Amino acid sequence: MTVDMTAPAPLPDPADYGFTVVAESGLPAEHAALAERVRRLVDATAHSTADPAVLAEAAEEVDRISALLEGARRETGAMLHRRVDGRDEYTTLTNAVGAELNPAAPPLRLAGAAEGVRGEVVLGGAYQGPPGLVHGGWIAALLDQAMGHAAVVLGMPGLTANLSVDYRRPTPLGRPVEVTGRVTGTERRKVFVAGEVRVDGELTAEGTAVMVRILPLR
Ligand SMILES: CCCCCCCC/C=C\CCCCCCCC(=O)SCCNC(=O)CCNC(=O)[C@H](O)C(C)(C)COP(=O)(O)OP(=O)(O)OC[C@H]1O[C@@H](n2cnc3c(N)ncnc32)[C@H](O)[C@@H]1OP(=O)(O)O
Repeated sequence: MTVDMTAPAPLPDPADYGFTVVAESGLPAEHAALAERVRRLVDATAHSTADPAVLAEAAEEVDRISALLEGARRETGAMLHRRVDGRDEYTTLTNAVGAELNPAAPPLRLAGAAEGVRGEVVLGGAYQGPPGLVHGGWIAALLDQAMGHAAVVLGMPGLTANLSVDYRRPTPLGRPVEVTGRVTGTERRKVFVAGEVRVDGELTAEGTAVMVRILPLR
């Protein structure tokens, strides 16, 4: 197996697949700011001990806000385009891991690192599995995203065909979690990737995956 770091393959253009492409530069900053506020709302809702009357009042307020936003709805499959370090990068605009505009997504922002990609995120109680700990499914999702993104950075976006995770230590809620991903090899359309989750430098989970590259249509 080899990893060709020098000659990234031509990127598939999502527009060729019929997807709408939205430029990151065209998104209002207020949208990400709103999503951040909604994350706070999700956490407050999940943990609230308020009286029934307060809960009912909050539900009505949320209804009002939902109606305010639902009038101008973008289609679900829209792709986000950004230029990073002089190259094009595409991801789904509402990606379940890391999309700034998706309040259900943990705000993991991945960037190129010495060997692959790296990012940090703090997961609150909305991502809980066992008491005080991050749900294992979310840990798998963080790894999937970091490993998939490592392939994207090398110009080889793909779909996860196989994903394996070893949970080494419990991952606590409310603490910065470091997520890394890297490409370890390629073989035809297969991109072999690996990733790690660490808290305070201690490995809490590690994974490997096989991504199968999406090829350009032309
Ligand atoms: C349109 C433009 C897009 C632009 C870019 C955007 C994309 C990136 C987006 C955002 C980046 C951020 C990162 C995201 C990270 C998260 C990613 C996910 O959550 S993906 C969702 C979950 N995964 C699925 O839903 C896949 C479902 N499976 C399939 O669709 C197919 O099985 C697929 C595409 C994986 C393979 O099907 P085949 O028909 O295209 O190809 P065959 O010939 O079967 O396989 C190709 C090679 O892969 C191996 N392979 C297939 N399945 C395998 C498996 N399970 N394990 C190991 N190898 C496997 C085969 O043995 C073959 O290898 P041999 O070349 O012959 O050696």
